[in-house]
Amino acid sequence: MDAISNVPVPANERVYGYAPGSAERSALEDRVKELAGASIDLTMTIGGEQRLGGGVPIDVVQPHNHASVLGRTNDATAQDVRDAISAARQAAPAWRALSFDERAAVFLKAADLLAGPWRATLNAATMLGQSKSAYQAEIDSACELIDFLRFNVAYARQLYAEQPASSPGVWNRMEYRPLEGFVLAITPFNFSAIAGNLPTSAALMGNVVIWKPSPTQQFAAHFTMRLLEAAGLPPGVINMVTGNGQAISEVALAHPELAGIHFTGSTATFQHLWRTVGENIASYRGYPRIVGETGGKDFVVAHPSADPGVLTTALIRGAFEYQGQKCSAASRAYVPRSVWNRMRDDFVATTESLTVGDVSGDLSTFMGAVIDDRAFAKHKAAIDRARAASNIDVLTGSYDDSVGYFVKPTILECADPADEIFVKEYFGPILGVHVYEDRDFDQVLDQMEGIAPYALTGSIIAQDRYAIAAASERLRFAAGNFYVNDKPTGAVVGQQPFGGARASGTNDKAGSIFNLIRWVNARTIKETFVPPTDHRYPHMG
Ligand SMILES: NC(=O)c1ccc[n+]([C@@H]2O[C@H](COP(=O)([O-])OP(=O)(O)OC[C@H]3O[C@@H](n4cnc5c(N)ncnc54)[C@H](O)[C@@H]3O)[C@@H](O)[C@H]2O)c1
Ligand SMILES: N[C@@H](CCC=O)C(=O)O
Repeated sequence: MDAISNVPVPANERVYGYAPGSAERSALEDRVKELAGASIDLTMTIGGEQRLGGGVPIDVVQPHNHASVLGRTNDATAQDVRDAISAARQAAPAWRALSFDERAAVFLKAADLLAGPWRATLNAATMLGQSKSAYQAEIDSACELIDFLRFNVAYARQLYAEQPASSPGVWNRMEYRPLEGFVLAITPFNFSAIAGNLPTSAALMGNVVIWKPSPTQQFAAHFTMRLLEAAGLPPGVINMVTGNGQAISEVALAHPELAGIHFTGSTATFQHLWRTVGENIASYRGYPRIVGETGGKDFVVAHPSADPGVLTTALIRGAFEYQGQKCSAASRAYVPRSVWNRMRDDFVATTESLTVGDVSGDLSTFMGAVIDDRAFAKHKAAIDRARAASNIDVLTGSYDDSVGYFVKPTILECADPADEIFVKEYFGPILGVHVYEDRDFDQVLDQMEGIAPYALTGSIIAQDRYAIAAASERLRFAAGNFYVNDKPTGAVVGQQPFGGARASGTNDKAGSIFNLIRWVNARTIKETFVPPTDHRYPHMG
């Protein structure tokens, strides 16, 4: 088809409320019940065929009820990864030859299916497998993934329309080719939307993909793969391999056709991937594109002019929603003494009133469990260390893993702004608070700007415009997403392009044109209509 079509103009998906008695709530509750008892094989998908990986089995459980097994997956072996690469290579010529409109239609259809008949399935799977509350699942596995799928199509069209100038007698064109080889998408446990976006954004641009989800997100990833198939994704375009990733590191990172890595996860894993690519650099056909969004130690700085109610809500939502397991979660707060004196008791009491429990069994629950035993052990150690430290006050917080991996929302007050609690990413519901004298606002900005290695998100809470301007300027490089009088979480596709710098990643802004440009390799074509036939220039006489 030769027409240049307009793509649908995207708008952010409506967030359903799941209020008691609503139709969406009862549909979700029904689906949760069905999936909780399903106990399914969480297979790989290679060349369109589902099969279990050949390595050791891994139980995928409900974090808030770890005795309850949702399904079994298996670690992929080196041979599994080789098979996936070979299926991707086989699918590549037909996929990249397909017009953009045909490719885009697959992902637009997936968005519509997810907005309709698949919504409850993906939300229920995310609640059960990742311990998200109904609202946290809805903004992730439904709305954000739908937005990624729709907005990326519009951004891709915008990218393709970017063309060079032409002079008289010449036509210059830019062709946005997919990368030569395969893209490796390695995705984290905490967002089903990110897990869906990393493989699909590269595939939309004509690439073939090997997708390795996190084992603790495998339940929702399994249904995401089925959704893409239902939308008509041809076999082999996205191949899912399961497990912990060791075989991926060994085989895919050493493959000459590794064309790109689309990663989200911890800084340590990303550095391992980048280092391995560096070690193999002479063996690739091209230079692999490396995109990685990683950890954070995200801040909330309050000025003496801050409204204590705004600050309290920003901290409770920013630090404790989804158990603090958002890369954007507020994990350090700097509060002037005058404001702290007015809010402290209410803040601690409200935190203690938050409900923590079985998010999928009782949809009114605010928080679930942390993802697994490793995360639980890390948070337990951080709380025990704080309890033992003479300069840290544990204002509230406790843990219990007898039924689920529960860590109660924890607030640690510490006079030393260089303590570990202001530097290290715990990735859990643990908030460090440093209370400063009101006159020291400038000093605090200078100290906290570089104390942690990350630069992902941060907020200033203030009513004084000079203070907002000062914080915005002084913290210019301390966050890739900066918020004024808001929590540092909850970026919306198309509205707050997301990503951070320093140790937080390459800041290629997921769900934006800046990200999509990493998955194409532009070819410039110059055509001269009436070419010269004499090599001499006027100055030669
Ligand atoms: N900046 C962002 O946009 C963003 C978004 C979400 C999460 N995160 C970060 O992700 C982290 C939490 O996610 P996580 O616990 O899933 O991270 P992780 O690094 O443990 O795992 C991420 C993925 O890498 C895989 N992996 C681990 N070791 C590997 C190896 N040697 N070879 C190949 N693959 C390997 C995992 O199985 C998983 O699929 C936090 O640090 C958080 O800040 C960042
Ligand atoms: N984009 C999400 C965070 C993703 C990382 O976990 C937010 O803005 O809260």
